[in-house]
Amino acid sequence: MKTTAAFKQMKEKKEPIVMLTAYDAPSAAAAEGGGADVILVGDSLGMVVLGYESTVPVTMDDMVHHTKAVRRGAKDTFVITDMPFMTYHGDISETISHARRLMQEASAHAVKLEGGGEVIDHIARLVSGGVPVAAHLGLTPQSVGVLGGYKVQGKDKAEREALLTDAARAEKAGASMLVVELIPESLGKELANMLTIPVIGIGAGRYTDGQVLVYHDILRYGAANVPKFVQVYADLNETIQTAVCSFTDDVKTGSFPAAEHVFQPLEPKDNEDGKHS
Ligand SMILES: Nc1nc(=O)c2c([nH]1)NC[C@@H]1CN(c3ccc(C(=O)N[C@@H](CCC(=O)O)C(=O)O)cc3)CN21
Ligand SMILES: CC(C)C(=O)C(=O)O
Ligand SMILES: [Mg+2]
Repeated sequence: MKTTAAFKQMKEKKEPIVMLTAYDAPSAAAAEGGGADVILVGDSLGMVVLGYESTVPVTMDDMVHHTKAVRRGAKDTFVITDMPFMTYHGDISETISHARRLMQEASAHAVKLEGGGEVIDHIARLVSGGVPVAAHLGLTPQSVGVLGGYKVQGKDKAEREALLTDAARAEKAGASMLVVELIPESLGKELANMLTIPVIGIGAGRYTDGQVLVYHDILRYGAANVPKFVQVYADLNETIQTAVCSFTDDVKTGSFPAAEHVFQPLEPKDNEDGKHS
């Protein structure tokens, strides 16, 4: 299993780091089997598998539950779990107990926190307690209400500078990795050049140290529309819809179940002989 030290070495050697989200055992097994370097149990699970409109309703219990399933499905891959909405903004002791649950109860290897500012102190305290932390800047979906939508961040000079400052502070606080979402490519490049920790981008251009996408997006599984930054590699929605329609048709027309799907009782003579057929 690659760890935080390996990710840093990969950055130094300019070997791209592949991160993919997973939310359950089969998606985790697929990520591991497909060669992902690191799995993210993203709070995007709220939108992708729980049917919420945003990541805001996702709870600690949700993240613990899904992280356990992911760890069962991928036993040899570094797993980072998102800390959900407002679980790292109160007293430091609350942040610590939430991270402790993800590490001890769910066996996450690291946690991810959105935002700069006040969150930096929480990052420092987690790291000093032994928790590897990934920071997350740019579009921070838990703040969708404040940001007013899922919009590209860091477009003007002031935003760009604020983001660079937050990134430097996150590294200084001990973050092992930075995820940046929906920012101009030039800013992704500047961040990767400025920091010694790996910068993993999603909609952040070609020059970050690694890339992360949502499992269901690359498979077109679930949501019909995916953001512009996604590359779709399969169309599961189409495959699934066709399969479900075929099952429906087969039952309605009586062609399922067929002879090969049914069980028969033992023949009477076999019973008398005490033999099994
Ligand atoms: N399935 C899924 N994939 C994701 O990547 C994802 C989630 N869910 N949920 C949490 C956040 C929300 N994300 C999003 C959602 C929408 C856009 C989007 O529509 N972006 C526009 C650009 C808007 C602009 O130009 O400012 C786009 O066309 O990509 C981007 C990121 C990324 N995350
Ligand atoms: C999109 C990634 C970075 C994420 O935070 C998530 O999946 O929740
Ligand atoms: Mg997230």
